[in-house]
Amino acid sequence: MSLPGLELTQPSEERHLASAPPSQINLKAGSEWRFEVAYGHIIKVKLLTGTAELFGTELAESQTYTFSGTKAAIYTWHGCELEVSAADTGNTATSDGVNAVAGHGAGGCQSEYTAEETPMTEYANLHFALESMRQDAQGSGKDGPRVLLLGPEDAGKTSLAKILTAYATKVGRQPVVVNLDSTEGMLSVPGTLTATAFRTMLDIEEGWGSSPMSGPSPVPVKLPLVYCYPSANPLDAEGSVYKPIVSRLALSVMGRLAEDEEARETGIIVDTPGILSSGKPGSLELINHIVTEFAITTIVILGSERLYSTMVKQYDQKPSASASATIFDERVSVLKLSKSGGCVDRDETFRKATRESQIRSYFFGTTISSSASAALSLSSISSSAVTLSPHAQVMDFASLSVYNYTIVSSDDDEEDEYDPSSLGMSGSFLPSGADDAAAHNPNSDRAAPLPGVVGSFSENQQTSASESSSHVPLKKVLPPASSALANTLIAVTHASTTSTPAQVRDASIMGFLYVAEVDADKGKIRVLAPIGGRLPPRAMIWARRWPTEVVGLVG
Ligand SMILES: Nc1ncnc2c1ncn2[C@@H]1O[C@H](COP(=O)(O)OP(=O)(O)OP(=O)(O)O)[C@@H](O)[C@H]1O
Repeated sequence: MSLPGLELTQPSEERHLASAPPSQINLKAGSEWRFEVAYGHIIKVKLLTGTAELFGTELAESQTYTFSGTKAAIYTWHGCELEVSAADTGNTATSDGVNAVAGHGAGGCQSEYTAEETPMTEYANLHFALESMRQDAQGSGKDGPRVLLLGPEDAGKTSLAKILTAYATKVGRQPVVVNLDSTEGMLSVPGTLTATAFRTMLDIEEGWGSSPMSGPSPVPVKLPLVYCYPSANPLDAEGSVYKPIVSRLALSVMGRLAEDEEARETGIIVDTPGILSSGKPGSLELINHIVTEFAITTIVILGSERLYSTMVKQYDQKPSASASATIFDERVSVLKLSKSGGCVDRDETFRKATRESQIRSYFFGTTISSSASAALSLSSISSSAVTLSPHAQVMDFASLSVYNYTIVSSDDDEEDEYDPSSLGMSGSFLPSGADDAAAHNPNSDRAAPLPGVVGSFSENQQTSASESSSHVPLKKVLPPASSALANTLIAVTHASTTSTPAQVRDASIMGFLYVAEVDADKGKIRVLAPIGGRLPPRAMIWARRWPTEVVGLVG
């Protein structure tokens, strides 16, 4: 029994929020509502009147959208009225037992405000400029624009990529979106580089949307092409692992464009990690590699004058790397766009929670924490939340063909398994029988042939070329099963178990396993897999370094 008056002096915030009436937010034309919701707390947003969009994707009227662990903005071109309230979860504890941080803003947002100054007109103008390039491409047979987004961390690159993608799909285009930021997965877990052809709208709640492995969804699913890069830093080992994977991805993307007329006319949007724009040694070389491989025509810089000036000097009005650049006099243009004042610096805790949520949703289907989703009637509250049941199975570690990158990360101090000889001058990790001299070839990680001529370039040719000339820091993980495998991800590649390290590196990813438990004595590991049945015999890459441990995925 509660003492009279006690609640008045010490109000429970949760009870206060649950009973708080929904807030109404009126947005004037050209303004946006920026909000931040912590992980573990859920808000509901409904568009009452007018039109509004979240990073370019339109909200449907009267539909309730739920957000958790989100920092975003809802923009309106013509004015609108929103209703915001807290979802009554009955329990605001996250799955790892931490109390949810419900803030004092509308619906329990940690922060929320209306902003009248936004760069949305600039972003829309960029979209229209790209559209006119696409129309040119349609008429003349040249390729559509290939856009590269550069800028420091939290400059709004991914948000701009979403806006440009959403606007392009809205007018019936089919952009191929490439994510080169391994710290954040796009339709995949972190530690991957992906390319996805977008034919349909993005998902308001999920960001990019969901891929088929995430189960049924009201928003059509997208099928990403995934490559494994299990490190947060593309500059690791001087980019010698990142570059060939980017080349492989570019080769696949250019192959797709060569076959798909609509994708070719629409072009590519490439999102990059902030570290490339940091001016660190080797970063300009990586940018150059990307510009060449994807035959970039438009470089967009957000939030860095210095990088803008460097890029203008290096690329502006220079011919693009496309094979048809001379025929069509195709030149690179370098643009500077304003960084949105709404961009939020995400601290490491938030980024870690985002990564964990991406991994959790890969296996369990919903980004809303399990305790919250259990308390919610998801079907009535969230339009796209789906619960999945991954399959657990015990495997004999000795029967698996698991590889591990031996590269040194500059962010990584504990290099217990680091073998300096693996980094350059020894052929110890070469595919067996590979020419020793090839390991010393300074050009071993040069870009693959320029895109544009890749249509006829077969996968086998590419693989054998890189095989004979590259030094691949991939080492087979031999039994006994290390306890370090617990709580990490293993990527199952499409490469056979007899593949060489270069083939394993260059192979696309079939799916991921999560190692729930290691029994070193019996040599067994218990894994979660998104699908049931026997795992096909394929080479695997152990994501030991990135996205590091995900403790508590399985209770
Ligand atoms: N106008 C805005 N209002 C509110 N939040 C925003 C706005 N634009 C971007 N954000 C948020 O700011 C954060 C950083 O933006 P974004 O992810 O687009 O940056 P980025 O440059 O891709 O960062 P990184 O390179 O570190 O991945 C994200 O959480 C994003 O949702």
